[in-house]
Parts: sequence; structure tokens; C-alpha cells
Amino acid sequence: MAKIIINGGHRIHGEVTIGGAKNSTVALIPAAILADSPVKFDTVPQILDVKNLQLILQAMNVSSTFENGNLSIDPTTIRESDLPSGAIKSLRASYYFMGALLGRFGRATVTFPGGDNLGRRPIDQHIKGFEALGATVTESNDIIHIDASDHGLIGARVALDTVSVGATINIILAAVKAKGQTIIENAAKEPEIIDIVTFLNNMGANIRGAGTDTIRITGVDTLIARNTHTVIPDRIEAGTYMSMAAAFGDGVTVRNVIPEHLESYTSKLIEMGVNLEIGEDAVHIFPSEKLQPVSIKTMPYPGFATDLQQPVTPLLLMAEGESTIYDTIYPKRVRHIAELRRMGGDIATVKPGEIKIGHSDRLIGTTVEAAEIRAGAALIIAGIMADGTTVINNADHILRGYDRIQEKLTNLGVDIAIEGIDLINLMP
Ligand SMILES: CC(=O)N[C@H]1[C@@H](OP(=O)(O)OP(=O)(O)OC[C@H]2O[C@@H](n3ccc(=O)[nH]c3=O)[C@H](O)[C@@H]2O)O[C@H](CO)[C@@H](O)[C@@H]1O
Ligand SMILES: C=C(OP(=O)(O)O)C(=O)O
Repeated sequence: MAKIIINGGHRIHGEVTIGGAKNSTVALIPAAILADSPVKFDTVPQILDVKNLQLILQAMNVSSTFENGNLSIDPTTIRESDLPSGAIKSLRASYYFMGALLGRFGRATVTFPGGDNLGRRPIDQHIKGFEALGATVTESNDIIHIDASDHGLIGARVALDTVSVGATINIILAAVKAKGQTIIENAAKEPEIIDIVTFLNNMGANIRGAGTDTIRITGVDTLIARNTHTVIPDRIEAGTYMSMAAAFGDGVTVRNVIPEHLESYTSKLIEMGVNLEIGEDAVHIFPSEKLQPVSIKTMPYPGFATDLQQPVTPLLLMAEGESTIYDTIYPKRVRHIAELRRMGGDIATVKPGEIKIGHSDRLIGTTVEAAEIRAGAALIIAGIMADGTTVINNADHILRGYDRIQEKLTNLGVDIAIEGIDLINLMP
């Protein structure tokens, strides 16, 4: 396991350019196997999740190359194979191979997905969608078999019981080549869903309504890539750097941002009194003065993202008064709290999903654990703010999803080292 070591106490300044969205990329790569031609992506983030998805592709005889953010995938030689369970378990998004393989072969056998422990992460809505399209789903020994090979997938109406990013994308992937029309009601509206749909439609898919709660998919026979797909900027990475800059910056410009994707987040920063200048595709964060406490509730998009709940906590420690966070999406996603307390933060979980944050004058570096990716991001910010040295163990969780973090933080003036992982060989 990797560790990140930060010698804190130096305010950050300068510029940082945001990479392509992890949560788009991890769905775009499985989606690529639906194509009947090679596909190309650019601004792909350099993260462990991409490496593990490439390993899964390799097992299916799908070749891929990745250099400087340019990812090429050739799915034309794909064959059905056993998938490497280590790579499947390393990230949640491996579950998108269920929908993608089902769309490609009419059946899929995939180990139950792993990924970060945020509390219970059921996939019943994904399965409900596959079954509605005519697939039989069985589970044995942690392996899920989904089969519609007898009669093929037939378009259907699926009303999701919960707004789910994963289920919405997985049903789109299964339905894109199914016979007839599929309608997803109560669909998630995240920008990453629009990105996947843009990629598929540019290849000839017929998907309407992405970004609203009703998505209509009319199945097509072939998908051919005719251009390079540029991944949308990572709004969670952007929010993480904005939090850092507002908490402990002397003027930071965050570039390659779609400000509309961050509205619920920036409106909370503004409510706190953070001084921002929002441009067309960049946000400048001025040094903060007196910050007000706020109350935050995580919600499906366009609400405040659960993935920004943790990165905002170190900033809330700077506010002069008590702030509250309610995580309605993943109430057990609070594993950063005990670690922030150990660094001197006045922060506690008072009920499941409810966090109270008081003003904390000073954080002190110590050894902490990154239990999941965004908890790790919170600890990085706290480590930058803290006096002394912070050692973050289990940092692989962070490297799963934060593009070139050492380089970006060093450019902002952070004294950071990563040990226990060969970053040069991060990409196969
Ligand atoms: C790879 C990726 O894009 N991951 C994101 C995705 O995760 P993930 O796909 O796990 O999250 P979902 O949007 O699917 O889940 C949202 C909520 O619905 C529930 N649910 C979900 C599916 C299901 O079949 N049944 C069910 O009950 C979940 O427990 C959760 O409470 O969205 C989360 C919520 O925005 C983000 O934190 C993750 O970063
Ligand atoms: C929890 C996350 O990722 P995953 O769903 O891949 O575990 C995240 O991106 O915050």
C-alpha cells in the first residue's frame, strides 16, 4: 500500500489544471467495448482505476494504449473470457462491464464489484434494469451471471426506485443495442451520464433525455467511432482543489472547469464568504478572510455531491461557528472524521450521516488512514493545513482517482512525497 507524506503549514498558490472526470472515464472505458471500431479518448486522467480497467480489457483480448492522457482502445478483437477478479474488485465501476458485455454478447459473467467501502452499496436497481430488458440474473459464489442470449435484449420501461448513477449508466449500456425502445424513469442526471451518452450518440446510438429524469434509448445495430472523445473535466477534483484553496490558499486559479457542474458546491462556498471569481472555464479563489459556518445536505445531482462531502470538511473547520453536514446518499461515509479529530479537528459524527464541525484554530500532522478516495482527499487538505508532518497510509485509494496529484500539489507549493508505489509504471 502506498503512503503520502506531507510537510504541512505552507499556504498554496498558483494554478492547477483539472483532468478528465474519473467517474466518466470509468464508464467510458467499459462503454468502448460496445463499439465496432477502435475508439479514442483524450484528457483521460492518469489514475489507478484506468490501469485496472486496462487490465480487464486485456483479459478480453481488447488492446489499449495510454500516453499523456490519450487512450486508444481496440475492441474489434474482443472475446468472452474470465475477467481478473483482483482488478474487478479494485474498483466499483467494473460493474459497468455487466451492462457493456450484456449489450455486446447478450450475456455477462462478472465478479461482484468491489470499490471503496462507503457503507452498503447495493446493485439491485442495475439488476432490475437488466431483468426488465429480458435477462436472467443469478448469483453464485460472489459471481453474477446475466443472460439474455436465448432471445436477445428487448427494450422496456424501467422506473428506478432510487436515483442511481451506476444503474442509469448500466441500463443505458445494456439497452443501446437492444431491440426497440427502453425508457428509464427516475434516471440520475449527473454530467458524467451526459458524457457517456454523448460518446455513444457520436458513434450512432439513439439516446435522448440524458441530463433529465427520463432517458429514452432506441436500440441500434452498430456503433462506429468517428472522432476522439474528450472526457469532461472532473468536477470532484475541481471541488477538492477549490476547498484546499479556500481553506489555505494565497490565490489559486483552478483551470479546465465547467462552472455549471459545480453550482451547488460554489454556492455553499459563496455562502461561507469564500471570495471567488468564476470565469468561463476557470475559477480563481482569493485568500479567505472571515468564513461563516454553513449547513450542507448531499443529494443526487444537481444537489451537493456526496463525493465532495469529505473534501469540504477541512474548509468547514476554518469557519467561525458550527457547521453541519447531512450525507443522505451514503450516511456511513464518515471514515475521515476520526482521522481529522486525531489531527486536532473539532469534528464528530452525531447520528448516522450527520456530522458537526466546529472551528479549529490549528491542525497537527500525524499518521492517518485514507479509508476511501474522498476521505483521503480530506486528509490531504488537512495535511497541507497542519503544522508538521502528516503520513497518509492506504493512499492507493487516493491514487485510484486523483490525476497526477503529486505533480499538481508540488506546483501549488506543497511539500509532498509518495512512497510505496512506482508512479512511473502506474500505466501499463
Ligand atoms: C463510479 C462512479 O461513478 N461512482 C459514483 C456513483 O457511485 P454508485 O454508482 O455506487 O452510486 P449510485 O448513484 O448508484 O447510488 C446512489 C444511492 O443509491 C443507492 N443504490 C444504488 C444502486 C442500486 O442498485 N441500489 C441502491 O439502493 C446507493 O446505495 C446510494 O445510496 O455515484 C455515487 C453517488 O453520486 C458517487 O459517490 C460515486 O462516486
Ligand atoms: C466513491 C467513489 O468512487 P467509486 O464509486 O469508484 O468507489 C468516488 O469517486 O468518490
